[in-house]
Amino acid sequence: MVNDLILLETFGKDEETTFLLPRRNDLKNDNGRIFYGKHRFKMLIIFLTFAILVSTFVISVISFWTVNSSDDDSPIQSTYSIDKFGNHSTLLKNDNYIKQCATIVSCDFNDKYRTINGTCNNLNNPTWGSSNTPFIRLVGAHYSDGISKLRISSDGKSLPSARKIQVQLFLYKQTNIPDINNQLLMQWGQFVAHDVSILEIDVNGEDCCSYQNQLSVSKACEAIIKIPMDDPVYSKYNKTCMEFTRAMTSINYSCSLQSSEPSTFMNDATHYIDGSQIYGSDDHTASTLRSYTNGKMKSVTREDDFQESCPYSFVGSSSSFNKTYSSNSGANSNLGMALFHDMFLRFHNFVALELKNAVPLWSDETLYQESRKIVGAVIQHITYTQFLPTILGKKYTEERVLAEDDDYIATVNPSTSQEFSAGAFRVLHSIVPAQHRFVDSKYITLRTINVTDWTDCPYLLRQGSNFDDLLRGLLFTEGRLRQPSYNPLISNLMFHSNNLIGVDLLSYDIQRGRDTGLPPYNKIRELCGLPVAKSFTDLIDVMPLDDIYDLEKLYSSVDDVDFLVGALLETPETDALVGNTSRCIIGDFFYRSRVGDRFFYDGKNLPKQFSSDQLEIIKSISLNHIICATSSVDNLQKHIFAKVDNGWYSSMKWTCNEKYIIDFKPWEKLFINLH
Ligand code: HEM
Ligand SMILES: [Ca+2]
Repeated sequence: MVNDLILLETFGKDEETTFLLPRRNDLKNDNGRIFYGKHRFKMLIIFLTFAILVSTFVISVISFWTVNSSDDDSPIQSTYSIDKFGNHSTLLKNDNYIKQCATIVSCDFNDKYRTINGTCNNLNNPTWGSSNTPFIRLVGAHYSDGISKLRISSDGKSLPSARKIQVQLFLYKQTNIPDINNQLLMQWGQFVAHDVSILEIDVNGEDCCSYQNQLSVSKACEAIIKIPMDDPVYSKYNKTCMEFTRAMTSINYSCSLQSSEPSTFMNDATHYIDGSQIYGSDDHTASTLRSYTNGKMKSVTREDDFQESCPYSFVGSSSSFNKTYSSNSGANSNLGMALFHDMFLRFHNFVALELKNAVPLWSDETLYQESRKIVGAVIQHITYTQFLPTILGKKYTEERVLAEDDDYIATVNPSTSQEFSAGAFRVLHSIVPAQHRFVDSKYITLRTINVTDWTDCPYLLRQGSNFDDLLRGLLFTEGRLRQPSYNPLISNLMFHSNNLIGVDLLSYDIQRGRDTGLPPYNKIRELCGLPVAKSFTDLIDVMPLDDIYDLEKLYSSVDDVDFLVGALLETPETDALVGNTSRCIIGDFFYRSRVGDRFFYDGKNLPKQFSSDQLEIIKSISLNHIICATSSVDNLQKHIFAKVDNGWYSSMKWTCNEKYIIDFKPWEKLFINLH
């Protein structure tokens, strides 16, 4: 069925080049079925393949040599109007929640380590950024009743259905031009997303679609997504309703704010980038994940190669991670994510062992905390120096997000914003590829899997050499080019079971924006310093005319356009993967997350996290080092998120022993400073 839904073209025998795309005409043919078009236009394909290979060669050579150079002179857009201290007038800090419902915490001012739940990072506002506190809003909530009912059009009617928007604006806009980045880039993005944002959904087992024609429905079921009758995919299944449940609000967390206040949504994760997706965001979870021996995390070790993985339990014929393992941080969400959780579990335990060797008398507690501190620091370092420059552009990241003069600023609220979590960062769902490859050490593709076939089912990772093979697949397969649309599988088959039709992630994302009361696109333009669009044609400053026409057909006013919809249609900024408004919201979050974090790894103020020689080591650690420490993958390109071609350039890569060994000597000096 999956392959009925998508057109899958494999170009020649080139293992590197698998494309997935729906064709508008194919999708719309007589009986609506889609078919393989493998042998059509054979000569044209051979010619195109040749042209792509030649241009990939040229682009890869150029990017290999230029990607690490710093002479980037793309102009910075002067549109970032959020006060760089995060203090712009509209920033809503959810003070009412803090006053009425936040737990009272007492802090040990001398504590060297972050708390597990993120409290006591900011000593004046000890609950800022801690788990189970609200997302902050950069712009006030937008609901039709001012409290929780979904936003409506300016003409008083309902907004267009999220699925209708998907079909008319995005589904057919797939392009299969290979990206210069690899699939690992996407996976790092999701890993960081789960560190800083976990919005709990009100899943109560109700079949919301069965109530769709009833007058009163439960609150959780208020926002089901209407599917148009002529939907190119769902109509074949006679589906006119997509299940969707609303996110939990502070009320679900026993905090009823004033009845006149708009819904407040809670973040289950610590808002800081601190590895909470690995360690948990509350003391109970954290303690169930620890082995309490030599600072290590609990793991299962395979008998044949002694490789570790996260604890998991078998359910029927498959398995999922033991429910106690990061169950709310999305570890099971897809196979790539499960791989990252195994990788970081191994990395933590690797660091703990190295520290134990460096300082043999350290206790389990000190080894755990010091290892956790190093792992968290490395995640921050990779995010700010390897990931963000690729997503936001090098110059923008350096000048806006990493502005040198700003160190820790206690008045900056580090909390994840609703606009980031339910909007801007989800723009990167567009780089999620439809398929992953398993690649062996000779770079031969052993297997290709659909990304939607392995949700909540990571057992495949635990078989044979699959961990290394999938990792090689992520490293050496081109990523999905950033484009307005999401891939056809996550657009139709998310959470499908038994090969049946699933849900549409793009519809979900649009609807989640409405559910959480995100401001419409025009408000974010204003926030980010773009002129407020008075008519649709004013959007020409950031998006193509064709898309503007399509928007006009869907929405009755330019003021109604959903934030995510506008953000996806924006042309990416120079050197960036995202457009103007999403770059501004993502940049704002990562700026605040750095200067608002008292424990940021290279903060110059107190408490200093590392001695200067330790910091030098931390700053030399890249994702390459982590891969080398945790897998059998050797030979890595310097720019870890770049797609390089293995056949031709293996000499341009370094082996783990040549380049990527971590030196723990600076920790040995601590021998005298025992706990
Ligand atoms: C295979 C890859 C991925 C899959 C299958 C996936 C799937 C999902 C799903 C199902 C949701 C919840 C939707 C809802 O009900 O509102 C979600 C949320 C989210 N995703 Fe992804 N995603 C992937 C990759 C990414 C990437 C690459 C990023 C960003 C770089 C990202 C950022 C987010 C964010 C910020 C949220 C909101 C999280 C929360 O607050 O709970 N995701 N994703
Ligand atoms: Ca966190």
